[in-house]
Amino acid sequence: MDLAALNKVATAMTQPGKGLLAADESSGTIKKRFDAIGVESTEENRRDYREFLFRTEPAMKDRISGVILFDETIRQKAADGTPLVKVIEAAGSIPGIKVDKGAKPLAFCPGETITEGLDGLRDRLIEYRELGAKFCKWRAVIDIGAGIPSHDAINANAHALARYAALCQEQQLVPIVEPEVLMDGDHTIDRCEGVTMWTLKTVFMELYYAKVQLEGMVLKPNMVLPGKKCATQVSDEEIAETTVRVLKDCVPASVPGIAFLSGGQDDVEATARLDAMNRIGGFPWHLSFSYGRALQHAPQVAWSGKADNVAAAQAAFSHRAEMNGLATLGEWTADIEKKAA
Ligand SMILES: O=P(O)(O)OC[C@H]1O[C@](O)(COP(=O)(O)O)[C@@H](O)[C@@H]1O
Repeated sequence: MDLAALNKVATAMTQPGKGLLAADESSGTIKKRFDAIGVESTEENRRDYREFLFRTEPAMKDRISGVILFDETIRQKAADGTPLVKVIEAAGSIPGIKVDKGAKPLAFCPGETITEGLDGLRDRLIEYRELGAKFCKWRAVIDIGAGIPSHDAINANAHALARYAALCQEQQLVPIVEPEVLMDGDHTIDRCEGVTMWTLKTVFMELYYAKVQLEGMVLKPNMVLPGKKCATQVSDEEIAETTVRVLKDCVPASVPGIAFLSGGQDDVEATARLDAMNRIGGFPWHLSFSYGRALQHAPQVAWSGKADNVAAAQAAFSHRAEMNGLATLGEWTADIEKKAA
C-alpha cells in the first residue's frame, strides 16, 4: 500500500471549495427519484441524466472534487461513445464507486440492518480499479427508534465497514466510510448526538483493529439533527455546534477530510448547516459534502425527463454545487443563495 498516494487522493476529495457528488443511487433508489419526476427508470434515461450532470460546466470543474458511481454507471458510455469515467476525469474530477450491496435485515434484530457485500469484494475492487475508480464507498445504516439501535447492529456494521476499508486500502483505493444515523423518526437532537457518538467511536475502534490507515480514508457521517418528526426542531447554528462537538470527540485528527451526507435534509438547509460548521472553523480535518439528494433534487425537478430542460437542469445543478462549494469555505450566505438563484 502506498499511503502517501492514498492520502493525496483523500485530500483532493475533500479540498476546500469542493465536494463530492453522490450519483451512486442503487437501481431501487434511482427508480424512486425518477418516479417522483415522472421519468421511467430505463438504462438510457439513467445514462442521459447522469451524463448531463457530469458534463455540467462550471460545476464539475470548479466545485465537484469527485463523483461516486453505481456499478452500472462506471461501465456506461456517454451518447458519443466516451466512457462516463473519462467524462468525469476530463472535468478534473475523481471517479469513485459504491461497492456495498445494500442494507439487509439483521438476524434477531427487528427493524435493523446490516450492510452486505464483503464476499468477493477483493476481486470486485481489482476490477473497479481497472475501470478507473480511485475511491470506494460503503454505507452502513443505523436507525433510531424504540429500543434501537442495538449493540449488535452498531458492532456488526462497524466491523463490516472496517473490513471493507482495509480491503480498499490493500487494493490502493481510498475508502469512504459512511455510517449513517438516519434522521427518520421523532427522536431529539440529544438522542441523535448519543447514537452518532456511539456509532463513530465503535467505527474508529474497528478501523484501528483492522489496521486501516486513517490518513488514507474519508469519513461520510450524518449531521447531528433532531428526527424529522421531532416536535422540537433547532437552529442551524445548534446543529452545527452539536455536530462539531461530536466530531471533535470521535474523529482522530489524522483523517484528512469529512464529507457529510445530506440524508433527506432540505437542499438549502444542508448548505446552511455545512456553512455554519465551517464558520466555526479551526478543525484538523476539512469539512465538505458528499450529497446525493441535496445536490440532485433541484436538477431532477428542472429536468423532468425532457431534453429541452437539460440546460435549466444543469443551471440548477451548478447553483447547488456553487452554494455548497461556498459552504465548505464558510462563505455562503442566504443573500448569495437568493441572488444567484
Ligand atoms: O441507493 P442506496 O444504496 O440506498 O444509497 C442511498 C444514497 O445515500 C448516499 O450515501 C447519501 O445520499 P444523500 O445525500 O441523498 O443522503 C448516497 O451516496 C447514495 O446514493
